[in-house]
Amino acid sequence: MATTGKNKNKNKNVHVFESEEALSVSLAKYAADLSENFAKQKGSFTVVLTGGSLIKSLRQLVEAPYIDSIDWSKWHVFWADERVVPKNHPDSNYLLAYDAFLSKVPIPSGNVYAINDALSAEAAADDYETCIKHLVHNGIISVSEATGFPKFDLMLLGMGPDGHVASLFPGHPLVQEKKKWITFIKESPKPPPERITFTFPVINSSANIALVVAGAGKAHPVHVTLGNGEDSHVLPVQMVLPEGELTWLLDKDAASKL
Ligand SMILES: O=C1O[C@H](COP(=O)(O)O)[C@@H](O)[C@H](O)[C@H]1O
Repeated sequence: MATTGKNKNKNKNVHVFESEEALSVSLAKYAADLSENFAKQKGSFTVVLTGGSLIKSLRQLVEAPYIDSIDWSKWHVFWADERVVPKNHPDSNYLLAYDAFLSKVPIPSGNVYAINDALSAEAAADDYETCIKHLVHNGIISVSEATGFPKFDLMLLGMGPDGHVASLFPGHPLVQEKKKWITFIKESPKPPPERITFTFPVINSSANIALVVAGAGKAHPVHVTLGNGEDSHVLPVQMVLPEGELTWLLDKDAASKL
């Protein structure tokens, strides 16, 4: 049974589950409900993934009833961050998602927007931004009336034990980027060093963000963001403040300091 609550700002929901398995079940229902609503409303559903442990938590989406009930043809899949490595490299966020999720569902291959792994970090970021601009122009991706940045229907974000989201790390100047949609980092504190990442203006223009966090190793940044914990940095996860709904899905270990 989940503990549920509205937290501080009115668009923020916090759900705490007894186990990561229960979190995974709830995440599947949450994503399936949004998929149905957006597919009805606008004929497409734009979903942004990250890498890391989030992908394992998507496992219930590829099981009954969701595998059969979701209209996967409406899904368009993006990455909030990607490591600049070949798509078949074990560090690739694309490969992780492909093996555990994308290879198991009938999303049209043309609707899966991986980065161009033949380019440098800088060129791959520009290329991905151009790809997203094209899809905004075609009406697949909405635009925020408030910010003019792309407005994804659902962004599924993991969080590192240091409070990083996507490839936006504590104390790094990229967290302050205000103009670019996509940027790059060549000295990521977490390997591999070269990555591309969505910027906060894009992340925070989302219609829905789920922060999916499990494990005691993540209790500190959760405490800082949702409780009264402190850190020497403003953590990137604290800067996730979308114009739409923010939903935290936590297991009880991640929530243990709240
Ligand atoms: O390096 C990354 O780390 C974060 C968090 O990963 P986790 O394994 O601690 O859940 C992930 O969200 C990001 O996409 C990835 O590139």
